[in-house]
Amino acid sequence: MSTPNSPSHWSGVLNSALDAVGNTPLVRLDRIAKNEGLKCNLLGKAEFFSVGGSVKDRIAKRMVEHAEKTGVLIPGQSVVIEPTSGNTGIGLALACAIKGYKCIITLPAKMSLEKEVLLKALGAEVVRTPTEAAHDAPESLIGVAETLRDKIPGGVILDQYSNPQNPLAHYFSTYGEIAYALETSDLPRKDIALLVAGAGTGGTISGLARAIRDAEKEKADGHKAFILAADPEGSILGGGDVGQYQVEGIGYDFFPDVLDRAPELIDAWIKSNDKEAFAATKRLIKEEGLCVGGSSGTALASTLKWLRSEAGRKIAEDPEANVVVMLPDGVRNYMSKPWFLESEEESSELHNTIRSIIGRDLNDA
Ligand SMILES: C=C(NCc1c(COP(=O)(O)O)cnc(C)c1O)C(=O)O
Repeated sequence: MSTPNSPSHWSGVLNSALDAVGNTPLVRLDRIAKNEGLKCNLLGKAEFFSVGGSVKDRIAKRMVEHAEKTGVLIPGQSVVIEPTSGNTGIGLALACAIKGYKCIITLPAKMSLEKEVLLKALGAEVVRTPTEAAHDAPESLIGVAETLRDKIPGGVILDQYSNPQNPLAHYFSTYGEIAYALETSDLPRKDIALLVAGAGTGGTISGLARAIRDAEKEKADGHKAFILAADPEGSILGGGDVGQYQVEGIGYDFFPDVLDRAPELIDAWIKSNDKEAFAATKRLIKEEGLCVGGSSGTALASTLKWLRSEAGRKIAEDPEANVVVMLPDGVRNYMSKPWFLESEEESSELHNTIRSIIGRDLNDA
């Protein structure tokens, strides 16, 4: 059973950047809650505070350290190869840079330039693959990674899609931090009423769901958290047909092995489209000062949809209900993306005042 983690005391000297994985803040989203007329405590787990910038640092560190312990990774010989939408790759490349492994990442074309540039800065080789390729096609991110593993001496795929260390990272580290934060808070209740997480490999939501259910069994007070998975339109994980979408990191055209679909874990799936996701992302930035990425918007959009529904009303109107939303990465992964650069908003009154004072457009320096 996972236990509440004590906080990581970063005031001390860390042995390496790997000691700065996870230990992210759980932040009240009071402005959005107020603007939505919610009475519940809306809380965001801001994973971009982790050293590599995302929730996936946790599984990268755990998969590498487990592979070393079990002899799968051999220092000086092994080459880490991983298919990824970028963040797991960044976590792995960071671990490989520190531990001295070569690293090769296969990355679908739709993923941001920022992720590619950072991967290369961390020393990884990056192979782009066609976004629309089916997961089991030889030219897909998985197919190309497998071909490279078979042909490169020492090639190892740690395989986030089936590696049990993926959900276990969340069972032990992510859940423990959330439980500790709630336990030591001044919130009236210390348990989770609603947990929301987007699903890519499904490791985050599966690991958290299993830890929550085990904690509920142990406490045996009858309380049961509602666990909601957020899924983009175009992904089959939450039902529906395969389609293209811009949000990165979540949704697939297959069911990864680590996505635990045991009936007692995930209570519902809510789908959101790109427009809803990116609008919610910009709200988290502008209303809460949390510089999060697009899949955080999918998670928030799905959360608000559910809280507005009949099924979510009881929690939405309960001032003692804690709603925890996983915010997986940061907007610095996406600064050049059109969805982030575009602004549909009219210039503000202040903008126009400034313009009239200086007598030119603000950018015309
Ligand atoms: C699968 C990968 N990312 C998962 C991810 C997720 C989903 O996390 P999972 O634990 O894989 O379900 C959500 N948001 C972002 C921005 C992500 O990068 C990857 O980086 O290869």
